[in-house]
Amino acid sequence: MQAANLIDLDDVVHHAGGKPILSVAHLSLPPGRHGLLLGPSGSGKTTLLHALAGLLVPDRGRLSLLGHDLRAIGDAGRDRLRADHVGIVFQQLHLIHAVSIADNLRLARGMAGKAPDEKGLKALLIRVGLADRMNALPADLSQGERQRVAVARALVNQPALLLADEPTSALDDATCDGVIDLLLEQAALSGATLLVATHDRRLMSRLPVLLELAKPMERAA
Ligand SMILES: Nc1ncnc2c1ncn2[C@@H]1O[C@H](COP(=O)(O)OP(=O)(O)OP(=O)(O)O)[C@@H](O)[C@H]1O
Repeated sequence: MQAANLIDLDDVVHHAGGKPILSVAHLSLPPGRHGLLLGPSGSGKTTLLHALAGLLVPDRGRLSLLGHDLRAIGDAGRDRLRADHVGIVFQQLHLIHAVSIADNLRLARGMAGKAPDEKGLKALLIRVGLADRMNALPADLSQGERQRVAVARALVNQPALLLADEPTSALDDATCDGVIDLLLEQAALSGATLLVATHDRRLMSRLPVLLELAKPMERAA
């Protein structure tokens, strides 16, 4: 039997402020095949990542994650699926600045209802090169180090799907390569499939599956 796609979308449309902000006819990602969600600014990439993570329900269409219909399973089902199977590196990182980087990871585990795992947490921080900074506050780290914390935090619950929103667009070529190397390496070590949303076309050669989004108005024209 063929494995279900990790992600499947059909005829998904979402509106905000009275206008369409996301329109996808069809899009899918098989498990284990890293994807690049490419689209111009304003094409709905962040909106789509949020929908895949179950953080919003689009107005119309079918979205499935790991064979689960995200609309049908309700709020509690989406929260459970996200906690168990999705890690997100947000564009603005959204670290909790009042607590240490280790506590940022501990909180992500606790909020997913998972038992503490100090050994796993230490191993993750070693993997991203921050074991010696685990008691530092996010404000004491460089932006690149904070991004490493955000990647570690996204992986702390061993997700099947790792989402990253615009992780490279403001970076020079060498730093951009380093960030994608980090995401690919950490996704591989965690057994996660990576989906990067970006308008940064430099990433086209780095991820095997290309998923393209057009601006909803352009698609309709
Ligand atoms: N709550 C909202 N109310 C009104 N408009 C919104 C809302 N959320 C998003 N939008 C608009 O919807 C469009 C798509 O937003 P989104 O952030 O998903 O795009 P994006 O492709 O990720 O853009 P970028 O590459 O600039 O981050 C944008 O024009 C944005 O201004």
